[in-house]
Amino acid sequence: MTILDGKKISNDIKEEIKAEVDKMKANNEKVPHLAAVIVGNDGASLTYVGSKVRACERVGFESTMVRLSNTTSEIELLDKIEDLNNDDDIDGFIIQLPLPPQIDTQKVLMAVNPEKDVDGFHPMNFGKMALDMSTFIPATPFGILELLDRYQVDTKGKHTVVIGRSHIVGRPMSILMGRKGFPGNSTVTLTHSHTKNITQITSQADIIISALGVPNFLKAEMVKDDAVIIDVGITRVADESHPKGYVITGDVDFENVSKKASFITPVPGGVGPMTIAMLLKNTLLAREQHRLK
Ligand SMILES: Nc1nc(=O)c2c([nH]1)NC[C@@H]1CN(c3ccc(C(=O)N[C@@H](CCC(=O)O)C(=O)O)cc3)C=[N+]21
Repeated sequence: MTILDGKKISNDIKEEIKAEVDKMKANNEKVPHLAAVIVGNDGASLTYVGSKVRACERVGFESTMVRLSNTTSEIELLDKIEDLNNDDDIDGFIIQLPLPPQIDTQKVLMAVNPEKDVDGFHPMNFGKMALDMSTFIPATPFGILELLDRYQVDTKGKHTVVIGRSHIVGRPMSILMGRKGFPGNSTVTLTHSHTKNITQITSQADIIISALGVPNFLKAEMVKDDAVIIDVGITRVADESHPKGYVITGDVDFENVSKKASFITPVPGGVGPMTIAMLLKNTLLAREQHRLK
C-alpha cells in the first residue's frame, strides 16, 4: 500500500512555482496576484482562505483577501466582482463557497471574467474542460489528477467510481477521468444520493473518488482488494480531547480500507493541500495569459 502524500507533492509543486516567481522577480516582471473574496464568518471557510493567502506568500505571489459581511446583498457582491474584473493588477480571483442564502451562487460565478476564473467554475471554463480545450481546471479535481500523475497510478481502462456529483468536485472529476490521455481513459460511474446498492458498484471499482462529506462512509467491505482510494471528504467532527475542539475526518474509514488499498490518500494531508497548490498553479497560468494579452 502506498500513501498518496498530498502534503509532500503540494510542497514540491509550491517549490516549482516559487522558482518561476523568482525568475519573474529577477527580470523585474510583475508577479502573479490572486484575490479571494469571502462572504460571512464561517470558520472552515476562513481557515481555507487563510491557507490560500499564506500559500501565496510562500511562493512569492501577491494576494488580497476581500472580506464581506454575512448580510452582503447579491448586488454588492456583483459590484465587487466587477471591480476585480476591471482591476488590471489582479490576475485571478476566487469567490469562496458556500455563499449565504440571499445570494444566487450560479449568477455570481457567471459574473467572474473567465480569464480571471482560477477556480474554473465559470460555465465557459467548465464547458471548455468538458470539450478537452485548454482552460482552468477546478483546483480539487486538478490536484487529484496531479497526484495520480506524479505517482504514475494506472487509470487506462480502469473502472473509476466517483461518489458525489457536486459542481466543484464530483461532476468535473467524472468528466476528467473519462477524457482521453493520462490520467484519464477510465470507464466512469458517477454515483449520488439516489444511487441504489452503492456497495455493489464500489466493490467493482478499480479507483474510488469519494467526495461526499460523510465521515467514515466508505468501509472496507465496500472496496475490492488493491483498489485506489481518493478521499475528498473533509468534515470537522467535534472532539473535545483535541486542542482545536475538532478533528478533520475524511469519507473513508482509513484504518480498515488502507489494509486493502493499493494507493490511498490520507485526510488531512491528501487532497486538501493539493487543492491549494493547484489554485496557485492556475494563478500562475492566469498571470502568463494576462501578460501575453
Ligand atoms: N471558491 C472555492 N474554491 C475552493 O477551492 C473551495 C471553496 N470555494 N470552498 C471550500 C472548498 C474546500 N477547500 C479546501 C481547501 C484546502 C483544504 C486543506 O488544505 N485541508 C487540509 C486541512 C485543513 C484544516 O485543518 O482544516 C488537509 O486536508 O490536510 C481543504 C479544503 C477548497 N474549497
